[in-house]
Amino acid sequence: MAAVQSMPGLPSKPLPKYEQEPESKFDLEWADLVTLDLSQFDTPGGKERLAAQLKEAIHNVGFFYITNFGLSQDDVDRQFAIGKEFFSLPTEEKVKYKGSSLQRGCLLDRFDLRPGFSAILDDADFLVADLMNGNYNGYRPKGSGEILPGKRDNVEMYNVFKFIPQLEREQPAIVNEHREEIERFQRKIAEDVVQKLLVLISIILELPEDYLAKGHQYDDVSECHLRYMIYRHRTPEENAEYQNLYSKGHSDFGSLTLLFRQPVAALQIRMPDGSWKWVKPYPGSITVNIADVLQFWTAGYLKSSIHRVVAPPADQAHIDRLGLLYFLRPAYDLKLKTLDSPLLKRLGLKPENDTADEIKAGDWVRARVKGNQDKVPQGGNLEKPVIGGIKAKYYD
Ligand SMILES: O=C(O)CCC(=O)C(=O)O
Ligand SMILES: [Fe+2]
Repeated sequence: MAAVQSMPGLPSKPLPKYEQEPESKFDLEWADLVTLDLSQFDTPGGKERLAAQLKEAIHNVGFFYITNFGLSQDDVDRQFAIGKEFFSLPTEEKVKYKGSSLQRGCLLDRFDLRPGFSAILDDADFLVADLMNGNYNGYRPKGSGEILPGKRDNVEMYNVFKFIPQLEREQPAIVNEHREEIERFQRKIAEDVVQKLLVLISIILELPEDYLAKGHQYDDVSECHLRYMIYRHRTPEENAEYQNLYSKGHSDFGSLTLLFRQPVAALQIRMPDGSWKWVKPYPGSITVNIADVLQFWTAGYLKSSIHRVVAPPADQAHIDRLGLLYFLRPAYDLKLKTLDSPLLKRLGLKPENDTADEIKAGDWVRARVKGNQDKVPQGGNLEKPVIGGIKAKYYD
């Protein structure tokens, strides 16, 4: 097999220190969001207090901040530095890391060689299918999707899936060189930070505390990933042509999205009255939002919030905006059926889509990723069929 998965013996080049951009001086219309101090989680009554605080907040809008989550700004900045190094590579180098048939052959070889993996040979297809088929593992070049008719996006992503054998893929040198650190960072989020959030949501739903955690284990095959992202800046003329949009209003596909502090103002949330508010990046915080699968599971009690990315204010308009996000998705095979929650029963909430019960969370996520490549719906009817007759909504 030609691909090298990791190079333990290789000395890592020191990473240049990443300096975060200064905040905008503009006084923007910021969304008023609640902040959960996760250091309270293990104190007596802490979980219950945080759950009560969160319950209030997510009724309003499915976005909130967390602080004291156990990763320092230095840990976070090192991840930004890794992303920056990767995006500075020439395009020819980066496109090698898109899902491809070459990779498929390579993975099949690997599975053949490993006892115990024959059972998932059939799954290998879905694990390594290309981006156009909904595989987000690896590189997504800019221009993969349309924003306005004939106008393509300016966003590059590098998605690092979990470091488990079924999801391994060929990685660029920068990831191989810092693999241990990336895995440590990823596991801290997956095995600690999001587990706490899932406990809080289970408490809100009056379910056993570990109920949601069970469907989100690091060893589960799922579409969870750490994402490095860059929005290349546009000129004022280009921004006018694109109606200032870098990413159309959308909801995220999985369970939760965690957005590490990104001082370049550009993210906006659609409020219940249809207005857009900016999300302020507070020092030491992660912005978290609820995504589609939690909306399905809670018959719409938890809202998969609509958000978009627009041109930054004038003092940040020249910056190529780097992002670092963690996308939490459920174990692939879990169904989108409404959970058996006493709270939801009491509220008499009914599923918003009858066909969701039998759809696998992984298939939903993949269908949404696929739908996000190339054409986005335009005009008055900004809806796109996803799977099982269910549509996703987009907003300008
Ligand atoms: O870059 C951001 O602030 C948000 C990105 C986002 O919404 C997404 O990738 O789904
Ligand atoms: Fe998003």
